[in-house]
Amino acid sequence: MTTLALTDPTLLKDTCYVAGEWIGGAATLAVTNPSDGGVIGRVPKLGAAETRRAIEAAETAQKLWAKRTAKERATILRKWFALMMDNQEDLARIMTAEQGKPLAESRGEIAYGASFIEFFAEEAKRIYGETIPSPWPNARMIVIRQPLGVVAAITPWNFPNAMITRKAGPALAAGCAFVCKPASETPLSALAIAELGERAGLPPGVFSVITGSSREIGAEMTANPIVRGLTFTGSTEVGRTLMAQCAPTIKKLGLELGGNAPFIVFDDADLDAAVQGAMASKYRNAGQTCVCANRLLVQDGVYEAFADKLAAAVRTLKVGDGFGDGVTTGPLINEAAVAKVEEHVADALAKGARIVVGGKALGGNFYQPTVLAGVTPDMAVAREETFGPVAPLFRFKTEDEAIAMANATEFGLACYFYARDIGRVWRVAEGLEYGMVGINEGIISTAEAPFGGVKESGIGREGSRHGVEEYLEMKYMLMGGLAAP
Ligand SMILES: NC(=O)C1=CN([C@@H]2O[C@H](COP(=O)(O)OP(=O)(O)OC[C@H]3O[C@@H](n4cnc5c(N)ncnc54)[C@H](OP(=O)(O)O)[C@@H]3O)[C@@H](O)[C@H]2O)C=CC1
Ligand SMILES: O=C(O)CCCC(=O)O
Repeated sequence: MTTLALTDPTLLKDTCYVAGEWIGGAATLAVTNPSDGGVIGRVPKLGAAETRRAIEAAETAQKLWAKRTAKERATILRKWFALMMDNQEDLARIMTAEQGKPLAESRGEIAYGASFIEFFAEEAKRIYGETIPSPWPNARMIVIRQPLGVVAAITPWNFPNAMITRKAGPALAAGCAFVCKPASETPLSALAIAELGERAGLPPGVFSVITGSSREIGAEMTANPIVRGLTFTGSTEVGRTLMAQCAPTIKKLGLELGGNAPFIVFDDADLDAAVQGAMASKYRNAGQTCVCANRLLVQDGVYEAFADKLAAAVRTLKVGDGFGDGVTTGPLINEAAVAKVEEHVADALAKGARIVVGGKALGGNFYQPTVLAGVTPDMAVAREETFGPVAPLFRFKTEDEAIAMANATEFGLACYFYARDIGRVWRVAEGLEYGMVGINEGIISTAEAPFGGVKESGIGREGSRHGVEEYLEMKYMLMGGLAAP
């Protein structure tokens, strides 16, 4: 059993928060530490009946929550934000234990996750309507925005806090109620968030967290007509299934799915800055983010120099348990993740790539930070999300070729490029078919920006003033009969 040494041990839950009550279940799921397989805790294995209960309670609670003033909702959200920051260290320790990322990254994610609650607490007060110049002299046209209603969320293990708050913040600010199923690998972070939400004063039923069978919970969330919106972050494959399951009840969908981010280095780039950006984009969370550089496209003239500099930086990374001093790269989430990385590397080597640095599994769920050179578009790393610490370097000659290579994927989430020629910067930024472009930057995410993708990377945007729109319906009102008697 891994001991967490929390300042507030009551943040470590073994029950779910459903309809304002902490409930257990007959069966449980073990939560393990990906670093050493040690059991950190157990959570209930709940299913359709408990999900229905959470949804029905949310329906009742939502109506009262929406009637509160925006300022009242904002005050509770701000308190929730403050509690997350007050408990940052404990939340970070829980996250590192169940997810594996280095403690410094976990602390960063808690601050990042909390920032969505803060941002949308402020945004709650700015959900404006509009008036429209009427084509009729005796009528006036008004649009108001009202909450969507009950929203269900299914979230992934790679950002166990922020992928919940980025959805819950705007949903609750808008006046929706929220039922969340976190990933089975990382439920403890989600339940700790629920504990703090309860302490902040979220009314019973407004925010529920339910753990257990993803198929059963997902089936109820998608089939239940009370649920008016489904928001999901995870693989494109599961997103597609959920979208189909939502079709009969025509739910509003928010989907943050897979990516295949190109990271392009042009010959006029500041190579040291490009290496710094690539390190942040590629190796954060051991390469397990949907916005990670997945393909590094490097122009012919700077290919060798960039490869050498990147390899030198990669050699400074320290792999180990996320609680270890100076560790920069934790374990991958599970054995299947390691197997996928091994397959991608083996496929690339078999087709002619070479290892510049790394390239080996280290036992357990650990994999060496790796750079591959001589990578070509026929290799699996070109088409699929590796979701691990492997940087494959492709070579290109012209700007048009780089744009074509970058766009040759069904995904369109994030992309990055390094260049200094201002004309090139505009041509390339406009030519890339992606929802987000990092120009001379490797990290682009923040609560103030609209996060989301095009093509098979998803639907909708999270964060920014646009994020709250996902949880609102427009109501057009025509007020007639204004002629003087
Ligand atoms: N866009 C992103 O941020 C992410 C992308 N991925 C990509 O997906 C790959 C696989 O990762 P994986 O963890 O399997 O991602 P999944 O898409 O399978 O899991 C994400 C969430 O969906 C849930 N889920 C899975 N199947 C269903 C279902 N049939 N109905 C309802 N909910 C479901 C999971 O629950 P449970 O954990 O209980 O199974 C989890 O909460 C990664 O290698 C990566 O390429 C993965 C995670 C995040
Ligand atoms: O991988 C994800 O699903 C989200 C990426 C984290 C972020 O930058 O917000």
